[in-house]
Amino acid sequence: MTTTSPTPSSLPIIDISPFFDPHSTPSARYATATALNTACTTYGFFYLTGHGIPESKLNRIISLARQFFSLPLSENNKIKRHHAGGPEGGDGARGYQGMGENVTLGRRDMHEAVDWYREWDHAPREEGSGGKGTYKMLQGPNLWPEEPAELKEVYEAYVEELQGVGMAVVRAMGVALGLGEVGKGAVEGEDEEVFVRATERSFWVMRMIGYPRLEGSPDVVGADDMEAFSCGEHTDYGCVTLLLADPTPGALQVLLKDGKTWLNADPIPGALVVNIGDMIQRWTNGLWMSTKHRVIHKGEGYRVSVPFFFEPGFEARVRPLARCVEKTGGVKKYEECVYGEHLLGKVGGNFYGGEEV
Ligand SMILES: O=C(O)CCC(=O)C(=O)O
Ligand SMILES: [Fe+2]
Repeated sequence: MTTTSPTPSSLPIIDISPFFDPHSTPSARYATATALNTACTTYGFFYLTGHGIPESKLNRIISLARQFFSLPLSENNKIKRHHAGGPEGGDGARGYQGMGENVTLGRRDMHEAVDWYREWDHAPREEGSGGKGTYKMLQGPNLWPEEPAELKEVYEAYVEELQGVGMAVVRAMGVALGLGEVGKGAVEGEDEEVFVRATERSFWVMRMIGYPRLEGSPDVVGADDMEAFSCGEHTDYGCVTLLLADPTPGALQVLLKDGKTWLNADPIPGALVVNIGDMIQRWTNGLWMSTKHRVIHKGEGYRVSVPFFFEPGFEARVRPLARCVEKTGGVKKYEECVYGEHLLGKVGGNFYGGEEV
């Protein structure tokens, strides 16, 4: 066990099942929405239960990821991420990224990962800068490994299920913010279904991450050591992250609102760890802030996690909602952005949220 363990986890647990069940009572939905409001205001992070995905399926996702990362590098590199516009047919975003290639706030992250995105289906693909057969940033096809052979099918089914879960969470968020029923909202288009409409064609990201155990004394963490972090401190840049991780304790840490206390977000079997991203912060005018988190894996074994980023559609416009501006003192803190443009800035910069680019 790591000696740097922060406070044990006491993140709230939200049961989302009333937002799946068409026969749930208004009071059951209200109870979930109220708990969600508190969780998002206080932590921006919570455990999600009642999502309907059996634990056996979740375990399968983790074990397939582990199998992939245990293959030789030459096998992993068959689906290597390449630069957009290059002759290899890369799009700068999809595929396998080797150890230390990801950079957060100027530091190398000690992890390897594979990224898949929603297929580019909202607009025609354009030719990349390298001419015919090359791709622009994010516009290439997803890259799937040959081994483990069943990974593609299992992960694609998982993405389908998670989109349903994401939808239920953002529906509950609209209710939690008291935005009012469709057609009855104070401002047109800003009712409780506003996030549901914006994420209908979610430009989701699925990321499979492998973390070797960090070597060195725990005191080194935070020092000027390029390898000090498994994943540096960041906020997620989108809407809602649904994270599945293996049981390794002490790795994922969440920064509390006091700005100095790190809380362990150790996995609870069968639950997903959910956090809100920068787009929710923008929509709510900062009423719900995206929370900083990091990974420092100094525990036992090779850690595996699979976050799913449930995002707005590529062309969705995100701006502070009038109701939230009102609740936060009447001054609009953020401008409108188009989600896809925001994403291109992040992917191009090769680091996560936390700072505007
Ligand atoms: O591996 C984890 O627990 C979290 C990873 C993460 O924060 C991210 O990929 O954005
Ligand atoms: Fe994150």
